[in-house]
This record gives sequence, C-alpha cells and structure tokens, in this order.
Amino acid sequence: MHGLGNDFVVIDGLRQQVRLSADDIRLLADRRFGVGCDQVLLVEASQDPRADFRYRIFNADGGEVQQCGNGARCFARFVRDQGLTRKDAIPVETLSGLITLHVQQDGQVRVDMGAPILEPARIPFRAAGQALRYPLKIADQLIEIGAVSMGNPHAVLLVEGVAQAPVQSWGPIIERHADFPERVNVGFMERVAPDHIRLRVWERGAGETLACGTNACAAVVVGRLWSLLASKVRVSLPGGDLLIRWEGPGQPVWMTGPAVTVFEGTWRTDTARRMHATGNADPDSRIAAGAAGRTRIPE
Ligand SMILES: N[C@@H](CCC[C@H](N)C(=O)O)C(=O)O
Repeated sequence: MHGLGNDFVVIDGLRQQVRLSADDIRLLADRRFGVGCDQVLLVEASQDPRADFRYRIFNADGGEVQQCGNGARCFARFVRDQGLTRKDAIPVETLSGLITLHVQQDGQVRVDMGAPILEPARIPFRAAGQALRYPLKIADQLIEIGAVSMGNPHAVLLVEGVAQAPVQSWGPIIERHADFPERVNVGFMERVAPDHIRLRVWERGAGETLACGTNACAAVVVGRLWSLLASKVRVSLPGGDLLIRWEGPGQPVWMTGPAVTVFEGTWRTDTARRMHATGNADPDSRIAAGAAGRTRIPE
C-alpha cells in the first residue's frame, strides 16, 4: 500500500501467526532482494479495551517505531477492505498511545494524531530547556531547528526551496546527531504561503521518502509556533498533498490524505530467507518466495 508514495507492506497478523525477525523485515523491505517498502505494518489484536486493533510499525532498517501517519491511513483502508471492521471511526493502539482513524465518504482517511509533545526530554532531545528554536551543530555549521514528538521524534528546518535543500547530505547527519538519543526524522520545510508549505523528509530508518505524515504534522506545529503558518495548511510532499490542521498547544493535530492498495501477495519467510542466503535464482522458487508472485492472501 502507499500513502502519497510512502510505501508499506501491510500484514494481517489476526488471521495468521506472524513472527518476523529484524532480518526478515529488512529482507521484506529490500527493494531488490525483497518486496520493497519504507515501512512494514502489522495488524494485531489489542489488549486495550478502548482499541479495536494494535498497529505495529517497523522501519525498513528493521527497527520497531512508535508512530507512522501515512501508515495509519493505509491501516484504516486495510482493515476495512479486508473485512476486519465496518466502522468509520477506528480506534487503534500504537506504541505511542491511542489514535483514531476516520474513513471518509470520499475514501480519504482523517486521523487524530494526538497533541504534539514539545518537552525536549519526551521527544527525546538533549537541550538546556524547552524553546521554540534550538541551535544544532552539524559538521562545522550551526543550524536552527524546531523539535517535536508526534509520538515519534522530529526535527524541522526552514529552507528557502525544497528543490535545493541538502536532504541527502544533512538528513543522515541530523538523523544520528548525538542530541537525539533515539535518532530523529528530519523535515526540510519551505513556506509558500501561510496555508501552504512544501516539505521533503529524511526518515529515521528509511532514508528520504516521498512523504511522511508525522513529519508533515511536526512541520505545521513548528511553522505555527514560529508564527509562519495558519491553522489549516496544505503540505506538498514529493508524493502529493496532505491537509494538516492544528489549532495550537494542547490541541490534537489532524491529518487528512489518501491511502492506496497496490497489490496483494504471499510472502513465505522461510523460502525467502533460504533464497537470500543461497542466491537461488530458480524462477519457480522466486514465485514461491513471493518475490515475483501476484497471488491472493488465502482465507
Ligand atoms: N512514514 C511515516 C513515519 C515512519 C516512522 C519514522 N521513520 C520513524 O522512525 O519515526 C509517517 O508517515 O509518519
């Protein structure tokens, strides 16, 4: 599935037993040796009586993370299309708490992403105290960032134009900056108008993606705190547009956008592992491993 080109392998962990190691996730996410995706999403049962499902998120590097905005919209589409629920408002448990996904009549999904977290220790970010802007030393330069958690950590920088922004060079440096002990997602924001920004994102554990829902929320929060933006903002990402709404501190951030299913298939972890280890190029095995197959998920 994808949300504006931020792509996912979504797995039903309700009707089948799913056990994936970090190596399995990396192989599944590999664009040449696996299926290829930015994140793997797992649908599970929740123990929380307020939630209908548990939504687990794994970056392409195999690490489990707290939140994913584009994935949340795909998660809603998936559980509806697979007949796992008929609800229009779906409460789901994530590592960072409960979020509610609203499937709209027009097929778009609107998500209450919760209130942003601004206290540095909770992002987590090493800073002397909470501030609107923080200096950050990268290589021999001092840059200015906003830092926010949307359940997962984000740094946002203002740039003159996203086309020339140093996403590929600064992104990985900021992602692993010592002041972000759990690493960070990095957004390069260009203000077009009070109700419109352009954004490119270097994602923790995935590299530059075509869109990042949580970073779009974080960018609007930072832009609002810096008095640059209105409360409703169109965020243009390389993969398309999101609508983000934030009324101010303490209020939830709302994200609206599309979610698309591309194909369904079967992935046999044992065969995939074996093939990857031996470099087996037998075309029949390739199909068995799901690397080239187009099959329906068995009932
Ligand atoms: N693509 C996602 C964010 C996925 C997780 C992120 N890379 C992290 O490590 O926190 C989105 O749309 O929000």
